[in-house]
Amino acid sequence: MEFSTLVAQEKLSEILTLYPVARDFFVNYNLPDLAWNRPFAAAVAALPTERLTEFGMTPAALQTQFLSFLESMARTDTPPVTVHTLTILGGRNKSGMPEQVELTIQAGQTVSIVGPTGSGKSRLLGDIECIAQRDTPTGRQVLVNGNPMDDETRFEMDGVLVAQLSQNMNFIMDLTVAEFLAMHAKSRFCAAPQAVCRQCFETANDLAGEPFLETTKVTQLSGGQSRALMIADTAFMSASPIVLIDEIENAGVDRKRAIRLLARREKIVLISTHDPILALSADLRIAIKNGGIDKVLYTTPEEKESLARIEVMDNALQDVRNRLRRGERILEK
Ligand SMILES: Nc1ncnc2c1ncn2[C@@H]1O[C@H](COP(=O)(O)OP(=O)(O)OP(=O)(O)O)[C@@H](O)[C@H]1O
Repeated sequence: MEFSTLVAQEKLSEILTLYPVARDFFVNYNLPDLAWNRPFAAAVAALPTERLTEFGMTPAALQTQFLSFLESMARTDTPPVTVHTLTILGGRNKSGMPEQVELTIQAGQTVSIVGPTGSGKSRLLGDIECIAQRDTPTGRQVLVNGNPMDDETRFEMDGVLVAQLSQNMNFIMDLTVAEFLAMHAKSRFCAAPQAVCRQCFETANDLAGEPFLETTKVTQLSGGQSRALMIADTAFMSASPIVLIDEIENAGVDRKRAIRLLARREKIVLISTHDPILALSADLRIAIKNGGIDKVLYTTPEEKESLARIEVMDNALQDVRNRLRRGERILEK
C-alpha cells in the first residue's frame, strides 16, 4: 500500500504497529497524546490549533511532513545501489608477485574462498568489505557494477552495501533475544517488525542445535546459538546486497540451510571456509595461495555428485558427534 493511502485510511495505531519508528515523529512534534484510534487527519483535527502553530505547522503541512518521514525511513530499508556484479581485479600476493585475475561475480551467486590457514582468505573478504581501491596490502581493486568507487561513496556505503558475519560474535549488551531483535528491527526500519522478529527467532532456533527462548539473554547464548541468531538476523533484516561470512563451520549450525537463507533476494554471498560441503555448495570457489588468488573454479555437475556422497559421510560423522555429545560410547566396527 502507498504511504499516502495508508496515512489517509488507517488508524494511527495501525501505522505505529507497522512502523514503530513513526512514534519518533510524534515525539519530535511534542504530540505524544494523539487519538491513536483515528486516522492521521482526524487525530490532528482534534488538537487545539496552538499545538501546531507552535511549530509553524498547519494540519496539511504536518501530514506532508509525516509522509516524507515514512518514505525516507522506508528508503533506508532498501540498498541505495542495486548490485548486479562485483568484480575483483588482481593485485599482488604476499611475495609481491602480480595476481593475474579479473573475476566478476553475478548477483545471486555464492562464492566460497578456500586455502591453507593464513593464506589470505579473510584478507580477501576484508578487501571486499572496504571495496578496496588498490589501497590495502594486496593492492586489489573491487568494482561494483563494473565501476570503481571514490572515497566519498565508499564512506557513504559503509555498512550499507556489505553485511559481515565474523568468526566471533561477542554481544556486549545484556538484552534478551526478543529485545535484541526488536532493537535491530527498529534501527533497520523493518516493515511489520513483530513478524520479522518472530521469523528470525524461529529460524535461528531451527538452525541452532540446542533451542533457546526469546527471554534468553544474548550474553548467555552459546557460540552456535549466537551465530544462528546473527545468520537469521542478516537473512531477514539486512538489506545489504553483499554478505561476507568468515568460517561458519565452527558454529554448529545447519550450514547449507544458512547459506540458502543468506543467498535469498539475489544477494552475493562470499564464504571463507575449510569445509568441503560449504565449498562445493557454492557456485564457484576461489583458491587462495600465499596471499593471492591462485585459481577460480566453477562447481561442475560431477562435483555436485561428489557433494552428495560427501554429505553422506558428513552425516555419518555428525551422527558420531551427536552420540559423543549424548555421552555414548563410540564402537565402530
Ligand atoms: N596479498 C597479500 N599481501 C600482503 N599480506 C597479505 C596478503 N594476503 C594476506 N595477507 C596477510 O596475511 C595474514 C593472514 O591472512 P588471513 O588472516 O587473511 O588468512 P586466512 O586464510 O583467513 O587464515 P585462517 O584460515 O587461519 O583464518 C594477514 O595478516 C593478511 O593481512
